[in-house]
Amino acid sequence: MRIYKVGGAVRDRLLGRPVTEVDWVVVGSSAEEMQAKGFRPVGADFPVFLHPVTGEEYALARTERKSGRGYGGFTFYASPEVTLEEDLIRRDLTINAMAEDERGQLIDPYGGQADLAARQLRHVSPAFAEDPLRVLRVARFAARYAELGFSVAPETRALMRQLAESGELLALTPERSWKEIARALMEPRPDVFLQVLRDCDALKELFPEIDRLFDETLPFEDGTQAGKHTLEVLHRCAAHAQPLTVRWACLLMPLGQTADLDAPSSETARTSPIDIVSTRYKVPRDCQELARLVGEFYSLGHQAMSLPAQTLFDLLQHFDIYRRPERFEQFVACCAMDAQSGHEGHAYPQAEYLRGAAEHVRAVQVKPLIEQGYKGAELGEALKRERLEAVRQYQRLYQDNAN
Ligand SMILES: Nc1ccn([C@@H]2O[C@H](COP(=O)(O)OP(=O)(O)OP(=O)(O)O)[C@@H](O)[C@H]2O)c(=O)n1
Repeated sequence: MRIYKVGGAVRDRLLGRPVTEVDWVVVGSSAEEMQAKGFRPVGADFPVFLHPVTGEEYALARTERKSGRGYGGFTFYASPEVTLEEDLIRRDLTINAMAEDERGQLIDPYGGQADLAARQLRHVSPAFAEDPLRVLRVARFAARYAELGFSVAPETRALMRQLAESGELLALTPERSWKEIARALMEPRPDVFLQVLRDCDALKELFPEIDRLFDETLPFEDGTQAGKHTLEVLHRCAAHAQPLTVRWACLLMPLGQTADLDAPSSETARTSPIDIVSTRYKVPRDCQELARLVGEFYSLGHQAMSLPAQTLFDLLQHFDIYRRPERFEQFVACCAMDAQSGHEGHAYPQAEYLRGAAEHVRAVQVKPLIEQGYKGAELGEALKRERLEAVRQYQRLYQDNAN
């Protein structure tokens, strides 16, 4: 058997970037031989094994045939006769289809090095179409390497468009799509991810709600276009190292509709476009929750300084700032990312104001109320009154400082 280093590790070493994960391909071996050598199989019908010591992935060289729609529709053909070149040709991009042998010798049958130099994300062969997830992968690589000058090759964009138009993106499992989306949002240029998807008409398949924003104008005096603004907000999120929850909420923010703070719960929110998108990709709870709250309340965040005490208090209560301080902080971050995008250098005093209000309200102690004899529901009511009073006091202090 012969073992080669493949994929991202080879690409990133040539790019001079840190290598975090190494994948290997094994030629001339079989599942039986791998197991006899102590490698652990990853899945029942998947020719991938984990190294007994390093835990790195070793895949038998394989060719792939498509037998149906979606990921479940793959069959793999792995056999000792499959050559390295046959394995590499079915990979997504030329820059990912290079291998390195034990002596560090590069094997590059499909022009990966030339495309690294030309800064091109180019598919290797028509086998690209075997896995529609690659449309998202290419957009993700574009988001990662945009700052190095990479772009999608025109013929690859055309193939991505064909895949988007075929409707196959909708057959991907939510889990696979979300994994790519989440990784792409965490890249240095998440805005490029969206832009690449839009350029090949995949955005309207994956996120029709976001795609429509590119036809809408925001109610800003300068006629800012909603889609373009969203791209700027995402770029800013990356520049400010915001977490995934914030980036996801910022992406969906323009789909929000201001909610009524008096409403008993977010009943209506469940059918809002924000929730529909979060549900489509089965996004983790913290992302879904923040996106919903941000969509409902960001306009109140922008108006923080002119909110009546009761409204500001209700907002803090709604966010449960006592038990979920980080979630409120992320809400404030979303508001700031939104307001400052396209207005470079503008201050956003609302952020400090909201943080200060939350801190002031959190400082209200329950102990003195208990000492005064309050208990049960009455204690709850008394605590609320004290907290509302703390908001009023905070507002007076703020006004006094401003004058
Ligand atoms: N849908 C896919 C997934 C993976 N690959 C191939 O498998 C390799 C390893 O995949 P993965 O670990 O997902 O990506 P990396 O290229 O290592 O990139 P990353 O740095 O994002 O992990 C890729 O380089 C590519 O050759 C592919 O062709 N098509």
